[in-house]
Amino acid sequence: MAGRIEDYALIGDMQTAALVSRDGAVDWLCLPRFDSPAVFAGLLGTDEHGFWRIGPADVPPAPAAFPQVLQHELSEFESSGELRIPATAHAPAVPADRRRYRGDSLILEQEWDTERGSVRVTDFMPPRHLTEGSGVPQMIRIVEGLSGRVRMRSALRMRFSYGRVVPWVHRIDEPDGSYRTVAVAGPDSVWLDGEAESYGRNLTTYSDFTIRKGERVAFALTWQASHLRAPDRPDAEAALAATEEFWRGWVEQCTFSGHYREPVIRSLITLKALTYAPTGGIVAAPTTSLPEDIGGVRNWDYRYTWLRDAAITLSSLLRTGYREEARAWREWLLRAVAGDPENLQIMYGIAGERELGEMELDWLPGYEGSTPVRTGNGAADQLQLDVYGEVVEALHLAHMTGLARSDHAHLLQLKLIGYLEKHWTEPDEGIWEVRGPRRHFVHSKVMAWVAVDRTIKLLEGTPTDGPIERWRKLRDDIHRDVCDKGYDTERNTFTQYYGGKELDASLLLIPQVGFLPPDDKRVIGTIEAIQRELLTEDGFVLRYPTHGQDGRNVDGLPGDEGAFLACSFWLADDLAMIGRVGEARDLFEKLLALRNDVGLLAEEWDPRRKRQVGNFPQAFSHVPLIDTALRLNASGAYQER
Ligand SMILES: OC[C@H]1O[C@H](O[C@H]2O[C@H](CO)[C@@H](O)[C@H](O)[C@H]2O)[C@H](O)[C@@H](O)[C@@H]1O
Repeated sequence: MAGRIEDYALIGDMQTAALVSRDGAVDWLCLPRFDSPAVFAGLLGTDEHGFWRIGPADVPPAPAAFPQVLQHELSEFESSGELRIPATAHAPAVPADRRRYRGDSLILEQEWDTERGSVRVTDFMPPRHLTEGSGVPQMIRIVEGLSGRVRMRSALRMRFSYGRVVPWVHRIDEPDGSYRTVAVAGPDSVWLDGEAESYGRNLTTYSDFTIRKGERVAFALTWQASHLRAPDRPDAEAALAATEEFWRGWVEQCTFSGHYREPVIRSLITLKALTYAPTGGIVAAPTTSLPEDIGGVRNWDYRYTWLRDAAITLSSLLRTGYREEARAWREWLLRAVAGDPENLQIMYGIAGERELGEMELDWLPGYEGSTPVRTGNGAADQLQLDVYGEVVEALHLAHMTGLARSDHAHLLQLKLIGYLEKHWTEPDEGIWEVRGPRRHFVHSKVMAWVAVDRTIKLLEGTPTDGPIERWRKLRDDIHRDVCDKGYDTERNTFTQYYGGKELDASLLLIPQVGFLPPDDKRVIGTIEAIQRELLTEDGFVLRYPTHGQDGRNVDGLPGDEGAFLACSFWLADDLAMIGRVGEARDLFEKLLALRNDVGLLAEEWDPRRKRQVGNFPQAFSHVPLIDTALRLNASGAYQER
């Protein structure tokens, strides 16, 4: 059974990623890519849908307040004499006493103290260019005795195709007397190499062993296309050293130094982990269907590259000194968007695929009963005019921060404006990808203005042909249209869409993108209106009221959702911009406190249940965390401290 979303830590190799629970269970892993079917889908179901837990078998006595599920498993243990591991327990789900990433890396260390001693499990996925042979995905788990003698159990249940397919698991004896365990089904094979004996029972592969102080026992899981020869056995210790070195070298390139270094670096590492190294595409999150509303239907697949999310990710990476990722993403963009900008999609697969048809996996019961579990994403076919602004802004920033000029990128930018010129007056689905009717969303028009504005600046600064006078007029037309139709003079606030009364937290971006100056009374009025109407009781920000004034949900979906973390960071930004720096800092620090113990954020925060909700970890939350930290550092927020 999956834990809370914040119980998970991320490991990954920049082609896929896994979520490891605090109890030592890997409950989510898609192989070989982020968007491949999961081999461990316990996160969205039960242990029956696949997991790999390594943890102590010598469990401590259950404290009175132990969660029920753990009580159940513990009760199956004999309490006197030599412990015997019961056939029915896959592995006791005991939360680690401590966990952390090893320094500035994506190598996870979890530690347990038991009555017989202490043990550490180190989990990581070596970046593929470091793996031996053909660069196949590997997950390595090293068990290390810290004190005493601790009995351990590894329980591995592979279920291919998101928990639906039980693979054929068999043992292959090697000439040197050792053996490997391989699971095969259809196109996939997954190889287990362990330094402890393993055996199969109940369609699960177990290893029971005792670890003494100073000993290390490694396990490795390697994926290989099933028609290819067996992958090489990994050298776990060499892979650990190389992985640590990789992350150290990557973090060293960061140019940021200042307050909040730790959350900024952890966010940058997380964004890097969400980058698909072979193509430069960036996933919005490595998961699907972690609910925005626990028990509800707001469950989406985020394992794709949204132009919006990727563009803002790039902006954060560029601002902190990471040029290579920006260059790679620009190349990805040019390939993905190649052809007619009339056919631009708002999102693509990580290699630029266009077909992202939405499906429901009806055999999965969903995270805490949140169904349907979806793969694919129907938003791919939507019209979202803001995307043009975000993409052009990222290209502009790349240009301004000295990324080598790309004629192809300039040409694309001009073509995108040519498209916008014809279509900016149309209603769209907007930044929130509503599934209700299209509307004239104010944020979409503001971002159309951004696209035109940045392109005019490009034309002013570089000798490139383009109808600059016509586009200056276009820029003025859009600005006037928004101010006339998207601003409610009576309430002194911009509104969610033309003619509407609702507010929308995306309006907080108006001063940040330079549409109006921060001291404009309409900007201040909008910030104050959002504070009045869109704050949760604990002071975080909703995207918009899900229940519109006409009683219908503007997003076309049943149910509710939590506070949207990106919007809450945007409010902190705006407060800093209008001089309310102390309030900005307080809100930012409250947001930092929502991160889990290893620094990760999901998409949303449920103020009622006091827990993270939505896909995890989410680029769209970590990007504004970085941006707000940078802004607060630049705003002089620390001079008075
Ligand atoms: O709210 C309904 C929509 O929710 C998802 O979209 C959200 O995630 C995207 C990726 O981070 C983000 O770009 C967008 O702004 C968010 O609203 C989902 O992907 C959509 O299919 C769904 O309609």
